[in-house]
Amino acid sequence: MGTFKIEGGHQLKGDIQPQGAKNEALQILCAVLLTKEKVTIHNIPDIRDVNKLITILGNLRVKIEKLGKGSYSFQSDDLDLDYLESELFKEEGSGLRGSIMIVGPLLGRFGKGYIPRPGGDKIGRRRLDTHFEGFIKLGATFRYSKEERFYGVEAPNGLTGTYMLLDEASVTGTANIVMAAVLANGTTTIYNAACEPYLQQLCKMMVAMGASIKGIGSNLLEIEGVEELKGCEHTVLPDMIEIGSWIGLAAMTKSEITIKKVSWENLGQIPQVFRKLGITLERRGDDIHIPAHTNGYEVQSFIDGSFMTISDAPWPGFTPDLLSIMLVTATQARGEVMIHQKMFESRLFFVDKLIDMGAKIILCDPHRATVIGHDFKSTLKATTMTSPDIRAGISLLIAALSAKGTSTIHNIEQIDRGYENIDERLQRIGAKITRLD
Ligand SMILES: CC(=O)N[C@H]1[C@@H](OP(=O)(O)OP(=O)(O)OC[C@H]2O[C@@H](n3ccc(=O)[nH]c3=O)[C@H](O)[C@@H]2O)O[C@H](CO)[C@@H](O)[C@@H]1O
Ligand SMILES: C=C(OP(=O)(O)O)C(=O)O
Repeated sequence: MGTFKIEGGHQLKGDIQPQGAKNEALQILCAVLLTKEKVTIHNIPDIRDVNKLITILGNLRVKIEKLGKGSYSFQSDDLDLDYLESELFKEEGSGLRGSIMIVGPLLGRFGKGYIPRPGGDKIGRRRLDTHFEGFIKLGATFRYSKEERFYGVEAPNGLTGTYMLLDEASVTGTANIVMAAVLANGTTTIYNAACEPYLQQLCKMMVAMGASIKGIGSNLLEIEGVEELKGCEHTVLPDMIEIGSWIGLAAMTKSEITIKKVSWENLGQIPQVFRKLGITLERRGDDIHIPAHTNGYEVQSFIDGSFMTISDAPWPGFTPDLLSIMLVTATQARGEVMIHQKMFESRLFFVDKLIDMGAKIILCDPHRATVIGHDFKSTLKATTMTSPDIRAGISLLIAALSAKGTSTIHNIEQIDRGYENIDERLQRIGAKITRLD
């Protein structure tokens, strides 16, 4: 279990370049399985989950070439599908959430796809019904072994396009179904589709490969199946969750930070939700400049004067992956805010660690926490903690950087799942953070 030692209470200063988006990269990497031709991808983040998926692709005998930092080519022209039935795959496939998305492209192209119950954050129930109901609608047969926790779908005679209304706008579920449908016979219509920038990017990539997809960016996708897809070149967007993490970090440490090349048009509600906490964000070209919040930041109220609530919703709503970061940032705001995590039922439990550090938080129930900001009149106190999931982990790290004294965070593998080389990048803007093995 890796550990960070963090000496808090220092102002940071400088520019930070966001990495490529974890959740987009996981989709895009799975899409390389859709064609026998070469696919070149740029801006792939060097993070644990992505590297695990690249290992899985390598074991499926995808030819992988590293072309430079973050750039790779992949060619899936001679796959070893027997790997899918191996013990090694059961171990590797269950190591991350994103591995579930190899099923759709394999089912679409080869008529079969298998996956062990995938890993990912333990942040509440994370069911896969939407994925498999979608495949079944496309004509696949489904089996699940409870003992082995192993899922399989097969369609030896190919898939057939159809209309489907998803039971929920699942991000990885939509990606999986679209990747199967692009190679199905006929037209597939998916209503209540998720439409995050991750999915928009995936769909644009598949269009560049020769797929026919209408409605990109909306919750109604219409896909005309094609015989086969060709190679393409694709660049992953900057990681909006990392961008949000740096905004929270800047505010909490009263630091002046510029986040470079953020792709503003793909940030959705993120800037406006941070503004609800009273944080100043300046748009400078495609950068976000956050001035030092020397006089703190004040929670805004709604037009009718009612209590500020920040909650998640499927895109274009506010992403659930930033709520833990909003919560920690609110602990130093002037005013009170309710954080309502609607999607996941175990994602707010990490607040006990912040309470230990002196934050004023009332956990109302598993989904809602009320934060009463200190307005910097009292700083958080350093402590020793363990990172329970990726976003709680980064939130605790932000808390530690703002706290008085030296904190220790264990289980930093959770943070490394999604943040590239985070210690060195933070050191470059002045953070006192050391990685201990
Ligand atoms: C690898 C990856 O891309 N992971 C992301 C993906 O996970 P993932 O694709 O696994 O998450 P889903 O979109 O399937 O659903 C997440 C949770 O939200 C609930 N739900 C979902 C849709 C909905 O309309 N209502 C609702 O309540 C689901 O029941 C589930 O508990 O999307 C999540 C939701 O944005 C993010 O937290 C994860 O970072
Ligand atoms: C929940 C997350 O990731 P995963 O779905 O991979 O567990 C996340 O990125 O915040």
